[in-house]
Amino acid sequence: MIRVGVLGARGRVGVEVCRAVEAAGDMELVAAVDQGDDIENLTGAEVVVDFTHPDVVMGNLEWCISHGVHPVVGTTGFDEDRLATVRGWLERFPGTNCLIAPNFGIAAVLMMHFAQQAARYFESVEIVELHHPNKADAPSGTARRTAELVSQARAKAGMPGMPDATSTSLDGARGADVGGVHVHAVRLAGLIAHQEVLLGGDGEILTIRHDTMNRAAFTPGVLLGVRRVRELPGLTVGLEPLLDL
Ligand SMILES: NC(=O)C1=CN([C@@H]2O[C@H](COP(=O)(O)OP(=O)(O)OC[C@H]3O[C@@H](n4cnc5c(N)ncnc54)[C@H](OP(=O)(O)O)[C@@H]3O)[C@@H](O)[C@H]2O)C=CC1
Ligand SMILES: O=C(O)C1=N[C@H](C(=O)O)C[C@H](O)C1
Repeated sequence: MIRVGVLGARGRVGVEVCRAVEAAGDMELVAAVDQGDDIENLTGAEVVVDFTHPDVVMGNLEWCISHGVHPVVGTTGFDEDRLATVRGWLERFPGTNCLIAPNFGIAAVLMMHFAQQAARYFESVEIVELHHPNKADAPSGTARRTAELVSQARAKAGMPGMPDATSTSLDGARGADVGGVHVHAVRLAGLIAHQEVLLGGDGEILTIRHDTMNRAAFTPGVLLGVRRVRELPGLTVGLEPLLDL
């Protein structure tokens, strides 16, 4: 049995993660911790799943890693500086591993992978992410990661910048620039989590769309991470290697 703790246990995703861990035959939910609870309650967990908030996740990770607990992290807000800090902590506590994935939905991971594969065949790529209005960060972690993968694929293929003759615009009209890829964030009541990657070329448009229909959709990927994190040395970013992508 894998002893699992959950941080953000009363949150939208945390509730689903607790339910999935309790239903898994090879896991035991040893601590469900939320805002105001004592993080020391996680003592005794082998793996801790974090779905909290970008403002608190780094403190949670420092606690987990320094206590020899392997974190599986869904919380967003990671940039290269934050990842470097986590790598530094892991070097100080060898034998402790960490998995950070901007999206644990299997279809979402495939969407990112397909976008990365397609990127070099099209002149233009833009990303539109659409989420519920209670989301803390914009653009989404998934959109940022998709843009980075697209940008890397285009650079590797030696592609030039994308055509864009805009010389005057209202602030924000062209979205955020992530590695040269424009990312647009919609916040709308009724939505959960959705993304379109628009790839445009000569007389053709390819749209890759992903829709999250409920938050239980994240749990198969989270359970996979919990089962595998102890054997993945150091820091792993993204679920792709666990899916052989
Ligand atoms: N990687 C993935 O697949 C996915 C990632 N996410 C990301 O996960 C994060 C959480 O999303 P979501 O569940 O919608 O958010 P919620 O706000 O619904 O849940 C977060 C929970 O964490 C609690 N919390 C805040 N601070 C702490 C703390 N220091 N220790 C323990 N618990 C704390 C919050 O309490 P309170 O409300 O009182 O502050 C809340 O109950 C976001 O960053 C989101 O982008 C979401 C979906 C999928
Ligand atoms: O906050 C959310 O809801 C989600 N957050 C993640 C992200 O920022 O990409 C994953 C998914 O989009 C849902």
